[in-house]
Amino acid sequence: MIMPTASEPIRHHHAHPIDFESVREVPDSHAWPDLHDHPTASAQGAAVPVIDLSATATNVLEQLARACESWGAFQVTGHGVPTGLLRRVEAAARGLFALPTNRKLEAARPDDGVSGYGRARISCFFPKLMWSEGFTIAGSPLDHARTLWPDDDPLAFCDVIEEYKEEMKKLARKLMRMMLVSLGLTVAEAEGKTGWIGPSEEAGGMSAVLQLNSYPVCPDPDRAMGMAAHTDSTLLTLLFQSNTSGLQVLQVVGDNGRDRTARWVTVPPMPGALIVNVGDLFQILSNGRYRSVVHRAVVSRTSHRVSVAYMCGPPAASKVEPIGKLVGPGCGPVYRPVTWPEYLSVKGKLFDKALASVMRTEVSLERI
Ligand SMILES: C=C1C[C@]23C[C@@]1(O)CC[C@H]2[C@@]12CCC[C@@](C)(C(=O)O1)[C@H]2[C@@H]3C(=O)O
Ligand SMILES: O=C(O)CCC(=O)C(=O)O
Ligand SMILES: [Fe+2]
Repeated sequence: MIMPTASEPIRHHHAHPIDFESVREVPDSHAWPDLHDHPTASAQGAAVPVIDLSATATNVLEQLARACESWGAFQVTGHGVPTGLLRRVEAAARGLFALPTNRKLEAARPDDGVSGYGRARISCFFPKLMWSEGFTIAGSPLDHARTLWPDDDPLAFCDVIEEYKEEMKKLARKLMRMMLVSLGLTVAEAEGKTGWIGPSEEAGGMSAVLQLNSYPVCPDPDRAMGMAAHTDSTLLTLLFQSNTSGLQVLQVVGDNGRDRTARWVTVPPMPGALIVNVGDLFQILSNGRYRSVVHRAVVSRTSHRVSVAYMCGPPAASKVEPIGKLVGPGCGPVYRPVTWPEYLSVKGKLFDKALASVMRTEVSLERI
């Protein structure tokens, strides 16, 4: 794997994105030498679990616990989000990325901002550029939409984004509750402990950022990287990858100290399913019991893939810390309290060392 150089973020000199549509080969700026750092699992191997949330009679909570403990990711069906809305949000994302580059650059994310068009934030930790474009929406999409579609009705885009965010919010609250209960909390404890997912949203509810990703077709997918390996700095991420494969999660096979081996496992697209990733903040909340999943996206020679990630976190002012009931007598709280903005700032400096840096004591790095 190309190792990020956490201490010195790289300033890429290519201010303008390459024209992915017209290039016939992968330029040196985008050629990754080591895409095959770990083997890719065969189709017959173990797969990321699929959990039907509507199957209330079955042991959904046990399935969730197993999926979170052994993978940090799972697919959900029976989630109640209408298929038509998934289609519409995909079309909205495709419409946005199909705009001319100069129009998209007018909506570029400012250096000090969160929202807008550009390459993934983590780009600066890697010497090579990724084969993707992103659009980040924090708060209302209206200003972006007015810039992107000055001659058309911006509300067409905004309506679908707002509707999608509402549905995702409901689902994220439900999943948060179920995952906390799967860790041994009562429903009342799950709702009360943090105050973010209770029946009323008095404590501010959860906050979220919507990330649209576009992975154009690539003439040499074995040398290009769609989205480099990372964990999400969220509590949970709900990802829609439509019907195009690309997402891979890192499965750690042997976890006995130095013999740790890992492989990339492709998450196959399933019609109507959503993928749930455990994020870094859930790892903190659960005192390390559910660990955030390392994942990446690879690209294809034939399909232009888009994905939509609902990146869900606590309200900005809330401290996230290990839940008391999950802190055993033999093991104190592993992490110190952090707010989401504090953690994002640490992640922006230390990338894959961020979780280690918010540990309370010098616990062995093997634990994270
Ligand atoms: C809330 C956030 C998570 C994120 C950084 C951000 O401030 C806004 C963009 C998010 C995103 C989306 C694509 C992948 C990712 C790693 C990135 O580069 O930007 C995530 C960030 C994250 O989870 O750390
Ligand atoms: O496109 C994908 O499948 C992954 C995207 C992702 O990891 C992200 O947006 O954080
Ligand atoms: Fe991610």
